[in-house]
Amino acid sequence: MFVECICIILIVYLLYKVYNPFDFWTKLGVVQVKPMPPIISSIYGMTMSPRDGVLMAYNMFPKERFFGVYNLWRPVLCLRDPELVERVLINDFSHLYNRSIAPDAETTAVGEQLASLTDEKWKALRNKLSPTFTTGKIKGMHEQLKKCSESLVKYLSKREPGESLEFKDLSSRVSMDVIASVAFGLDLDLINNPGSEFYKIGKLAFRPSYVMKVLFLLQPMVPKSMIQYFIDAIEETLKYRKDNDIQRQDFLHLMTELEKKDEEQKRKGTISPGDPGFFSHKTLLSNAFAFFTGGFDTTGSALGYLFYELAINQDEQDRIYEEIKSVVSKHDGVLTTESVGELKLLDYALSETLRIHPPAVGTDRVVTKPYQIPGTDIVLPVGVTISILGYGFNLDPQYFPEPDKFNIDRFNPENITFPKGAFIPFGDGPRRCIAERFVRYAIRVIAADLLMNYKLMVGPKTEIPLKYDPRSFLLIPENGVWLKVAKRGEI
Ligand code: HEM
Repeated sequence: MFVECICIILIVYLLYKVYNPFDFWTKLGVVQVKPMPPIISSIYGMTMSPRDGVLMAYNMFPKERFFGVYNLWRPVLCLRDPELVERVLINDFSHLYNRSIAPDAETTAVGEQLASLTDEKWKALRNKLSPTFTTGKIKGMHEQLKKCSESLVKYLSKREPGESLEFKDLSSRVSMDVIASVAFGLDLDLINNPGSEFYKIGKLAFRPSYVMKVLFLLQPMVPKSMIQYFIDAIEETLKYRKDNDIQRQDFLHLMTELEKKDEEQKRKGTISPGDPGFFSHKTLLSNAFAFFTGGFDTTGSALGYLFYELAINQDEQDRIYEEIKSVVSKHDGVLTTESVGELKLLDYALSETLRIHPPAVGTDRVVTKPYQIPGTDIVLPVGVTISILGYGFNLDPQYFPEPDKFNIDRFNPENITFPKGAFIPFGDGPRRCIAERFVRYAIRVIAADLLMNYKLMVGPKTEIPLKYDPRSFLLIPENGVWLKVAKRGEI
């Protein structure tokens, strides 16, 4: 009887949702896209690549600053005005604290992740974790990053001349090496150990799938077995470090210090585990796990796309190579922390790559205090999601003339003409990607090391233009990034 009752309630609820009049936006006076037929169209949207999905939405109302859509039955406001984006992400942040994706912190072993926490808990944790990503701390990880880049160079040195290599996979491996090293304290060398269990499990969690993509619309999920695998890896590392009195300058160490400090304060009675900012062991596990899941595929894709663009834009690659040579020669032939900071053209190239191929095509915020849309008398109630179609701006000729052209000089500060809100591959405001500085630094180290030693080239299997995988939320190349390399000095 109980099961029957649940089924009836569920059916009534779904029927209500399916036949809900979808007039939330018209009642508020906002132009809207009414899904036809209801719900199915949301799922149909899921079958498109993130690029096609964003561009379709972005180009629906070219004259509007914003418009309403429905994600399944939930009303979502889409912004297409960079000034409004800045208001939402920065100036009016106090009305728009949270993001829409929030796994249940109580029931998930790794639920206390910065990216999904809300309100005061998020604020307190962000304050605690931000110092982990300062320039000084990142520079302290330089040698670990160098080790990862050297693995990639070593791997390339063993390949046959002219061999076609899949650089999305190589970039994911090296990125996972980087994250495993700085977040988990593990030296995996996944480039030269392709059969590693760590890589297989990490890849499995991000294997593109339509089913997962649609289910994710309802509730974000990560397989429990995967969570347990990583928790075990972190616990083992922590135990090994404690038993052997090892200290490494990485995120894990910095988070261990935060945990110790709060345990100490708990003993003194100055903080209690119920306080929003209490840094527990669960907080440590959650965020080590989150750095891994949030970091490796995004960074791997960005690196793979950078290599792709440099291979098809040889003139830009040559300019960057000359810059690397000249900067490194000033530092006795060594890629030091100072020299990484001087690789300006490489950083512009990374920005231009993220403009054309942003791994995360947008972000969102949830209204946490009634919010009057600037310049209107429309007030959004608490709970409404505001979606920012960042990728739409990136490809809009109004902001980036000849948007498909790879032109690194757009990001030379002297040439920048686009409004700030039109380029947000890492989001913006107090809730922007906490790791942007780290990512930019790590990618420069890996790319500079590779480019000093090898020239990237288009090969017979290079797909131009690249196709994106429709089964993924992230912008990932459907058929990989196939390139050739030639050893510098032998070209
Ligand atoms: C190319 C690589 C990456 C890209 C493009 C990227 C992009 C983003 C974006 C768009 C957001 C949302 C920002 C917003 O809503 O304003 C975000 C948030 C976040 N990212 Fe990244 N990310 C990258 C790499 C990483 C890495 C390597 C880590 C960890 C080591 C990381 C950790 C986070 C965290 C923790 C948040 C949530 C911040 C918060 O809610 O306070 N990301 N990222």
